[in-house]
Amino acid sequence: MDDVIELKDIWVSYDGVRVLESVTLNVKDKDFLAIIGPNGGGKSTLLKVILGLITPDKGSVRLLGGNPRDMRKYVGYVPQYHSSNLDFPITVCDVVLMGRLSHKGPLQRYNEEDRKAAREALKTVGMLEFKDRQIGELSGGQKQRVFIARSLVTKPKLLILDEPSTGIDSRMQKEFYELLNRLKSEIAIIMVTHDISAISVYVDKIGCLNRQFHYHDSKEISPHDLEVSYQCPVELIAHGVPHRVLKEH
Ligand SMILES: Nc1ncnc2c1ncn2[C@@H]1O[C@H](COP(=O)(O)OP(=O)(O)OP(=O)(O)O)[C@@H](O)[C@H]1O
Repeated sequence: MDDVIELKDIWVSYDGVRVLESVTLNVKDKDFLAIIGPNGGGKSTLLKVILGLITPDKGSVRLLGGNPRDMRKYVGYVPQYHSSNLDFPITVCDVVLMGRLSHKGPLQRYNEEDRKAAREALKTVGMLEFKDRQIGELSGGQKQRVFIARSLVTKPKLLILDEPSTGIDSRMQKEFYELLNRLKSEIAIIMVTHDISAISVYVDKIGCLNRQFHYHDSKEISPHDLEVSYQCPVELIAHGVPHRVLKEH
């Protein structure tokens, strides 16, 4: 079977400034990879390359064995959580149904198959009983589950999450990571995150991106690894445990 993602020797520059340098990355079915790195380290650019939204200056990209532009409809994407976008009245079920739009023709209405898929996705994330609630009434963690349901409603083969735990309190974060842990038995997951404290518990592989990409071999990651090996400065919390990658270089 083809790898879910195969990036070979990817180089990207914006206006002559290099942002990705010789990035090689393989993600296989059912991998759960966390990508960490400082702000401006190139994480969003890497996601855009994977989804075919940017053509690299050099290197090859294959997504699900094909061209990323053709295959990105089989990828579920959960963007960064912005609570301010949720002030308009819309039900949980309608939010999830919106995930079906990419697979429908223009002006096609939702049918029973769409609604069944939405109910199944809500069930998977444990939110079916909230299907008729207004999205704005939910907690941050519940909303994030609904956004995952929206990304799962087309039964993708890869789920990409961009800083998914932002805006979720620590109790809900645990449940949220446990949900991802269950999903990874069926699907490959890539998660961009600054939350170092959670990743050693839940993910299989850690990749550190600061223009160059390095896999970190073990699940444990120390401040020394981050600062010296990968040039990712960290903010320390009590007892020397690294908590978040700093926002600045
Ligand atoms: N369209 C663009 N044109 C010019 N420069 C860009 C563009 N997009 C990103 N950059 C620059 O490329 C670098 C990498 O940006 P990118 O958004 O990929 O980093 P990131 O790791 O996702 O950062 P963050 O953690 O802040 O989201 C940054 O210096 C950014 O300013």
